[in-house]
Amino acid sequence: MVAVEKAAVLGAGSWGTALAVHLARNGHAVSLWARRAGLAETIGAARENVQYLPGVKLPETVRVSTRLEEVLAGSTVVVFAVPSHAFRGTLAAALALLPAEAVVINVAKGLEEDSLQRMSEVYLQESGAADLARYVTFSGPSHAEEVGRNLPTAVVASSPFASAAEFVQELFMSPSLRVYTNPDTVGVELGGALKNIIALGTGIADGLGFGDNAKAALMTRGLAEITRLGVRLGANPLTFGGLAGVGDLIVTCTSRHSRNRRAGIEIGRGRTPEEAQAAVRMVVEGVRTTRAAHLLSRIHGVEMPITDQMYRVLFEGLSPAEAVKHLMGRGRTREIEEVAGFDVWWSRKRS
Ligand SMILES: NC(=O)c1ccc[n+]([C@@H]2O[C@H](COP(=O)([O-])OP(=O)(O)OC[C@H]3O[C@@H](n4cnc5c(N)ncnc54)[C@H](O)[C@@H]3O)[C@@H](O)[C@H]2O)c1
Ligand SMILES: O=P(O)(O)OC[C@H](O)CO
Repeated sequence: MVAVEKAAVLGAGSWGTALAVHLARNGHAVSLWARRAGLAETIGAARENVQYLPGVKLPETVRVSTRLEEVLAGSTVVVFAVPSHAFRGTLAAALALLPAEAVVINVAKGLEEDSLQRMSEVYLQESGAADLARYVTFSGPSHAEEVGRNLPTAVVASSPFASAAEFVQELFMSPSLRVYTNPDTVGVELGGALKNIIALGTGIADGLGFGDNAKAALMTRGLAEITRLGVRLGANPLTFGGLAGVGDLIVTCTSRHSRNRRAGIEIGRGRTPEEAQAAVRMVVEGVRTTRAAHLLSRIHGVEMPITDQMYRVLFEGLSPAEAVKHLMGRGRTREIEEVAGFDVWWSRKRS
């Protein structure tokens, strides 16, 4: 096990709480930062985050605080577990307090709505760091509700710097949590962010009363458009066949725990996107990411039909039934040659 004096986890939602518990079970002292005093007090008193992760007790070695300076003091590992729209602000507040040797681990899955940046790009811009030597993306199919209960899970620690990814692999590995490394941070970040758009879509399909065929079609064609944009932005297409790609897509599109899927179900049943997000009562990352991905697809000339329709449903008032008509009524096309730049590879091979 790696020696870590103290780990900090910023964000006491469901994932931050589950990861704080997991690190404590792995033998580390953990400080968990909650933004709201009321939440910190109730977690501290009950030794359980009843609002975000009911049924999971916090080990004694997890301390909860709203004081960032206290949480970060002496922490050589800092896990950012706030939603992606809050990462820049939380990082800015933390930067002056971060010990120089601290490794930053980000678990947020989203694209920044205004800048269209991935989280590692936000980190580089905000911190002024020259590279990602001290930054690791942690992603993959991992619902907090299951990690909190020690149910078997496999995830990815990603950094172009092998030593950073391996450090985080070692830190989190346990008999119930298996961690793989992957140097393709662009692909890992995009897989984690873009699957949420498709989960909203499969939720809508469920809410409309469609069956497994529709879900499989959305997931498969969703993966095709995620891969297309990913490759255009520099990702390795193989990453999308891994845990941070198809793995996370499967879990998010099928799980009862999925917030994005649950929001989609509500929209499919006739609620507005705002009502659906309020009903879920936890962060629904896919909404902001749909706007960002839609714009990215336009900027880079990448065809993303499901993302387009999700954008129209979420931001232009299109009904889910109309969106389905548009998707099913698209012109005829081929399957294989659309995928991921393989058409380029294939035509070179043939010539
Ligand atoms: N929940 C999961 O199973 C899971 C798994 C993997 C990754 N993630 C990712 O982890 C991130 C956090 O998700 P979550 O499920 O824990 O969310 P959540 O809704 O359970 O909790 C979010 C937490 O962030 C806090 N928060 C909201 N806005 C904030 C702000 N502006 N500044 C600081 N704190 C703020 C909230 O008060 C809450 O404590 C997301 O990016 C999500 O995609 C979640
Ligand atoms: O499934 P969601 O929408 O709750 O997202 C949580 C995680 O990204 C699952 O890996």
